Amino acid sequence: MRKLRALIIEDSEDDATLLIHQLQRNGYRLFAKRIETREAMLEALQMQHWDIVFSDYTMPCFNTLEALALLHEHHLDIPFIMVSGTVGEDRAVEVMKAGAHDYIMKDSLSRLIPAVERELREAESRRQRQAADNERIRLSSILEATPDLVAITDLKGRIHYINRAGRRWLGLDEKNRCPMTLLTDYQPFWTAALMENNALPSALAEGVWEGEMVILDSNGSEIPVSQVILSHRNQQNQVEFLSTIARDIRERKHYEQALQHRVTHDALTHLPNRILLRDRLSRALINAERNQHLIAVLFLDIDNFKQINDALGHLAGDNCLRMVGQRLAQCIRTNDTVGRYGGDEFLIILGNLHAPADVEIIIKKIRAALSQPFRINNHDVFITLSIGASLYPQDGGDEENLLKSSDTAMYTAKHTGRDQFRFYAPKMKDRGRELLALETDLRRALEREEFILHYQPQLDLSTNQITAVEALVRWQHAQRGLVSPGDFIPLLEQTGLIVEVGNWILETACKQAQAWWAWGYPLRIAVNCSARQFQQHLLDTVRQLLQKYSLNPACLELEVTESVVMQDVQYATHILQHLKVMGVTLAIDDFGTGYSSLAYLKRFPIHSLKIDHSFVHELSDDSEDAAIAEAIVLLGHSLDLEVIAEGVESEAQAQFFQNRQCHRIQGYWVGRPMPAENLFPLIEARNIKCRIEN
Ligand SMILES: Nc1nc2c(ncn2[C@@H]2O[C@@H]3COP(=O)(O)O[C@H]4[C@@H](O)[C@H](n5cnc6c(=O)[nH]c(N)nc65)O[C@@H]4COP(=O)(O)O[C@H]3[C@H]2O)c(=O)[nH]1
Repeated sequence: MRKLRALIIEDSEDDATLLIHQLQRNGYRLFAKRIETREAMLEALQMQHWDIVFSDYTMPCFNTLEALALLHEHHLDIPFIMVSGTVGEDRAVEVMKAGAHDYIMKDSLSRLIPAVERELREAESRRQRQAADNERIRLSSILEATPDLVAITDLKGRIHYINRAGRRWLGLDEKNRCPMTLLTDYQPFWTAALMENNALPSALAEGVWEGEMVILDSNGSEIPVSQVILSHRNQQNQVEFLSTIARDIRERKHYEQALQHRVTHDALTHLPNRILLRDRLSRALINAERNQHLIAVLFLDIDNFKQINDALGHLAGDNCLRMVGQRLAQCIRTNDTVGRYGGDEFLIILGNLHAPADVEIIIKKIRAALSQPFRINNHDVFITLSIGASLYPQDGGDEENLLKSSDTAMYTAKHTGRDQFRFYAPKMKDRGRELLALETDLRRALEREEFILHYQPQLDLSTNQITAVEALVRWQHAQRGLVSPGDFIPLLEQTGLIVEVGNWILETACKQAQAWWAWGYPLRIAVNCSARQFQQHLLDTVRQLLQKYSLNPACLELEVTESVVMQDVQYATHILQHLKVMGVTLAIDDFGTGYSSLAYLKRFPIHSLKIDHSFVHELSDDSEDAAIAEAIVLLGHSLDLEVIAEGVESEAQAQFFQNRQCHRIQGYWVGRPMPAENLFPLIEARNIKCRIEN
């Protein structure tokens, strides 16, 4: 028994009963209500849902047309069958036009059941269609509202549907998009291979492809997208349509790139960091192997960087690293890489070299770029680098070995002095190991009291008396014997131990000077002052020592090299002026080998110039060195500076300086560096007249 809710609009109760019986006889379990007015129909419609409406054509207060109008008003699609006496063709047509589904004559109810069944069936299919339509409208409003591009294309790429976001991206409007617009026109050429070889075959074979792609917007700008492509088959199981859903991932990409940049770049200099440098090196190696090219790895370390940090502060140190990075970057080609390897170390990878000599061209460029002072915290700071280079393939076949070799070469360069460059050589490895062992011993040398001072006499050429000595440190190593300063001073510099050891030297020298003074020999004692010492509390240290040993400040001469004062001219001026006020004299050591900027001679309160022994060794009357040495003596005279010639080994050399009225000479000819006790007889013999009786 089928359930049927029937609303019967009928003024005749008998006719309604007849109708009900007819339906019940045919298997309907009926819930029926008879009404005969508009109000009753309204109430019935509000009361519940009806499966079917039967209506007589006319009643005293109501009729079929009014009933149909009422359903229409309430947007109700209920099968409506007019069951009436003869009404004439015109009226029947009118009723059908007004929305009735069928017309059955009361005296021929045999048609009733098939008509009811058909109308119920059709109503159900209309309902399903409507539900599907509603569903489609809902889905399409979602698609229209989504910010992702959604499109349906045929296999040729022609767009059959594209949502609002898609239209906006591609600059299409409803009219010009279909049917000839091709979605493939909005893909950059370089994604074609991925689309043809990967995305489409997968979507066709497996029904779906998911991945990252790029779409061109209406301006031709690339939008990176996360894309899904679905294939849709027809009833013959052939793919007929493809749908595409593309999500704009620009923001994600931007974050990914920022993250990637942060992981691979140094936050301070924005140069590639160690991770990226290694990656670039491994790529360069692959390239070099393929193309049979040379590669050079340059390891660069800032000389005395700690001093800049200590003297000017960490922010200034950071600034300095940034500026060095910028200048280095200007020295290389775009295909090469410069990065910060850590601390004050930089790395340069040079690819595609034809010969090792190419490296030296870059080194020249780097030196030229660093020759101008760096303006840091209102100070002009001169910066030099120790550079080591390794070459592929000879110095290492992989990243690890090339880096190690360039590091070893840099280490060797650093130990040779400031501003040095070295290519890697296999024997450097042994030297490196030796230096490491030396460094370990050096750290214990001070507490084991292994340092001693030797003194080398300086002869005053006008009086022919020894008036000064230079204090020169020696390291009395238990196994190695007497180690010369050339082998350990750079190590002391590099480890920072130079400050402690330098202070010990200064104190020992002051003590010795005071002892000589006490014995009646007012000798001036010259003490070498290293760059770091110069930067760290030098004034306080000197002041305290002069007080402690009640030493006449004129007995102390500090020797600094040109590079030490030129590193930070303002700071040097400040220190030198204070030392002068204290009464301590100052000598420029190794004069003629460094900057030789004459301007600073006037600016700094200097007492003497020491002609470097390299000009003294090859001295003969007509040599270039002789001309330089003579020029320095003349310069001293005209600037009212004392000139000391060092490395004087022969009488002829001594005579040369005597003839040019050089003030003092120092060298093996006068006496080698020696312990204080050995010096005593020498002074006694020469300086009889000089002795002051207490
Ligand atoms: N061939 C030759 N050489 C001569 C002659 N006369 C002196 N010399 C050597 O020349 C160097 C002069 O010292 P320097 O230029 O200050 O050069 C010094 C100085 O830069 C550094 N040094 C030595 N002692 C100290 C020190 O106490 N403190 C610091 N900071 N550096 C020191 O080590 C360098 C080398 O010192 P030394 O090996 O003692 O070498 C000394 C000395 O032994 C000569 O007639 N012929």
